[in-house]
Amino acid sequence: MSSIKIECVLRENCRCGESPVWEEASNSLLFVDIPAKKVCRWDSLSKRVQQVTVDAPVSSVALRQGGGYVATVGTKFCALNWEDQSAVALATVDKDKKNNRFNDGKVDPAGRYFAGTMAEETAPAVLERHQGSLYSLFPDHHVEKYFDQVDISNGLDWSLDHKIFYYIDSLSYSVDAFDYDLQTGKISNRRSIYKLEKEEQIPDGMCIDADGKLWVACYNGGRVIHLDPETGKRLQTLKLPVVKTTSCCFGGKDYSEMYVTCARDGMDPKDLLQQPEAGGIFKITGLGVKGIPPYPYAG
Ligand SMILES: O=C(O)[C@H](O)[C@@H](O)[C@H](O)[C@H](O)CO
Ligand SMILES: [Zn+2]
Repeated sequence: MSSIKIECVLRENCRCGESPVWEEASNSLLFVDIPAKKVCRWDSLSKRVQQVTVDAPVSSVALRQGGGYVATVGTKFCALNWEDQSAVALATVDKDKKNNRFNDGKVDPAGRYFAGTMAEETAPAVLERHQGSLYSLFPDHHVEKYFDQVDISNGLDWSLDHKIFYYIDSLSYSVDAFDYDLQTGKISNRRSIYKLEKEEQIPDGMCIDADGKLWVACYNGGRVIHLDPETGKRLQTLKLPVVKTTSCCFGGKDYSEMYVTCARDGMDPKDLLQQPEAGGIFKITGLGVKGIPPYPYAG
């Protein structure tokens, strides 16, 4: 039996930390703080954080094949240049929805950048419903829309054989699967593979491991749940010392560590005193399973 260790490796006080992504080339963890409009890069060797501030809420970040990054900023897919701190728009979505912004995003195995939108929240999980849509930015910078009527577009990942797309619309309290056509980027045959239990609260970010199992961060649930998408069973629950856990990814040596982001927004002063690491970055070791490297955007 491996012994699981959970530690806060960075007390960043993120208002809403999200989109953890491991960058092997720099031994770093990238993540965003959405309302703070910041993209951060934590060097796991020097323990230093660098950040780039953009001009609108930044909800996800991803690696880019030719170097640099891409990010979803406001309702724009952007190219992010770390050196000159610039974010250049590649495409804009939801032009008719002034109160919308992007939320979680991730690159598919063919290099398309998938991300969904939501109405801006007035408080965590309080928002005008059915305003969001799911999109992807193709390597040639054109955008395709998959569906609308989304409440809070959140976690996404692909099966190891690239034939299934996993997706979370948070307020459905469900982890869904679609058949996936990697050649065309088309999705079909939506079904639920797991319904959250009440105490698990709101499904948020997610990632797949090298065994093809899913890990879902549960907002307000203070946990990451480990799911078998084939049987629909929960295999394990990892409890964290913070309640607003938002997303997770694998990283570190051979992708053997898990990194978890979380939020401070929406917590009252008493909760903040009890959870001083809220908004930090957590590292979990001893899971006995590895992750897979993130796919870079191919455009
Ligand atoms: O990061 C996100 O996905 C949303 O932007 C956050 O606001 C919360 O996680 C959400 O409220 C919980 O469902
Ligand atoms: Zn999220």
